[in-house]
Amino acid sequence: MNNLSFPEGRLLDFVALGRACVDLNANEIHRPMEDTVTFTKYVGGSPANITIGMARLGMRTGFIGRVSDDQMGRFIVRYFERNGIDTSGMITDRSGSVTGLAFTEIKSPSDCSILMYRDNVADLLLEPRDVDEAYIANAKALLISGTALAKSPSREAVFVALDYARKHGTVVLFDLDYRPYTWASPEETAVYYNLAAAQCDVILGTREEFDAMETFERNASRDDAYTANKWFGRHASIVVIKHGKDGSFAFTKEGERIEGTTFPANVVKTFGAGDSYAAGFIHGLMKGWDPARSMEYGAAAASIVISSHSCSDAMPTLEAIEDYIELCKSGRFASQS
Ligand SMILES: Nc1ncnc2c1ncn2[C@@H]1O[C@H](COP(=O)(O)OP(=O)(O)O)[C@@H](O)[C@H]1O
Ligand SMILES: O=C(O)C[C@@H](O)[C@H](O)C(=O)COP(=O)(O)O
Repeated sequence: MNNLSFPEGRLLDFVALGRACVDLNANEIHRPMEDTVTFTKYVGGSPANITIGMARLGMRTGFIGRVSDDQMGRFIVRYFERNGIDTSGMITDRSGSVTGLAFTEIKSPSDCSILMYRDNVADLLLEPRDVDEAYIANAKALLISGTALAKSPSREAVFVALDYARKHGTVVLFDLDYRPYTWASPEETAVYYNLAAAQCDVILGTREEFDAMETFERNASRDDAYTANKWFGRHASIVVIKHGKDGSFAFTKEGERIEGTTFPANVVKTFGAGDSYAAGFIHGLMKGWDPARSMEYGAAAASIVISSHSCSDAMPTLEAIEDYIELCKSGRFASQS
């Protein structure tokens, strides 16, 4: 059990708002990008990845966002449709905008980076009027992603969506998804992240992402409990702070501190961990599981995705997560390192 109450009788379980983009992941791994010649194209963008993860886990999902009026935009919408994600909340932007591209460099399993091309991207052009109140009222949960707060009009669209969600009792999940290059200044980041977080029921982020929210605070020791407790006086019931391969901690409004386990992985690349963790974890919460079990599924999903080439296409099914947990717990996991 957990302390969230997801409303019954809704058409969709989970709706995400934000960017649906394209990842171009280097095929020739263990090389700098300067020397990389071929890339494989996948749907990407943190909220898109999480939605795909939720769909793989059997949830009824939908997406709110703008995509470009070109081959890339159509690629994203078609991929969503093939994965059973409702696209009726998606808008094709006809202003000449483009799809954000994330080129990934995989120099080694621990030395990975992302080169983003995000000028004039369709996702940040989401308008408040694009957000349909009835769509949010008909979902059990809404996920917002921090990058959508970086610029207007997408920023205002997020706040409109948050208002609708609070009005209709839709549970709000916030993945901080902080990408520094999207923001004008650390102060701007902290202000908008804090305004949004105050409206959310579940907040998920890495330690570094929470640091970016604490520009105006005294948390020099970067204390997770301090970070989490701030939000329990607002709407939050659960705050999760992730620490890469060292695991994660969940804090609850009732004062619990739960340490999340991690699973071994034959790591291909490190990105995608957070998005798969979010899908596994949120799925657990929506099933009514306690945070510890939800975190276990998140961590197993993350190990599966970082052992694969893509973020979105590698999102596991429930059966794959359960098999992976069983494999690791039985001591049969074969490390290739
Ligand atoms: N190298 C790793 N080995 C095993 N699990 C990992 C590894 N890196 C990340 N994870 C898992 O993924 C979760 C989220 O990873 P993290 O790197 O903190 O998020 P993000 O991708 O958002 O930066 C971690 O809590 C952990 O369970
Ligand atoms: O979020 C993006 O725009 C790029 C993602 O698709 C990407 O592959 C990635 O960085 C995943 O993020 P993470 O799960 O936080 O590592």
